[in-house]
Amino acid sequence: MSQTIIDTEVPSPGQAPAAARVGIGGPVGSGKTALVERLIPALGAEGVDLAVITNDLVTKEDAERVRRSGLIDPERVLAVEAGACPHTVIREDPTLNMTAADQLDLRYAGLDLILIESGGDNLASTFSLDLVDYWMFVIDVAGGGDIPRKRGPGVVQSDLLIINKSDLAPHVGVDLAQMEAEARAVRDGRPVLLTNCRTGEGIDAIVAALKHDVLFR
Ligand SMILES: Nc1nc2c(ncn2[C@@H]2O[C@H](COP(=O)(O)OP(=O)(O)OP(=O)(O)O)[C@@H](O)[C@H]2O)c(=O)[nH]1
Repeated sequence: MSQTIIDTEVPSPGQAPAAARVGIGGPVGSGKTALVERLIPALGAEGVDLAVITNDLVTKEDAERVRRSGLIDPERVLAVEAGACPHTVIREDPTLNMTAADQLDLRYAGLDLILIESGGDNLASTFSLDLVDYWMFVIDVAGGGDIPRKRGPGVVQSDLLIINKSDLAPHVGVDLAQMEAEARAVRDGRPVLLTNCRTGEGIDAIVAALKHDVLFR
């Protein structure tokens, strides 16, 4: 399968100041796109000039979803089709994503932040630090309260671990406090935040972390 960027402007890397690049990874269906949809207005309200790159296997479904959301100028959303395991284009060879981010830097002077959503993957996915300055990993309670104990590289190494779908804990028999404690135990002090992307609960804390740790505001 081929790897393509949907939008085909030819960038000239290095000509524009680079916005901070933040990766969002995690298993299939954990709520990565829902998180992006929450972060766009929340970061916008803080005056953060934003663009988004989505990664899908062989479609541009997530990009179309974000473009249609009405939350952001659709031109600010680029799609990368991985055509392979999602981690390939965020870790082994992130060239397509780097090129897409360079395009956005060139198009939008004053861009502060580019969110790069990975395609749904497994607990082992990580981002290349050639691509991102900071990366978040999204797991969800419906995937099982034992996920942190499995110590996947995404859970352990990400700059920020997000445990999403906190609202579902009572429905799936997960002890949320224990899941959070076990996540903290395997992360050697790196932060863990709980979210409910259905309601927006917990999003403010992510925005605060991004402002402090990435934008230095
Ligand atoms: N109850 C509940 N549902 C959620 C929450 N966040 C996301 N969802 C739902 O979970 C499903 C998957 O969410 P997505 O945002 O599409 O997940 P994703 O990680 O982007 O999925 P892929 O891109 O396919 O890997 C959707 O039906 C969302 O509405 C949450 O906090 N609580």
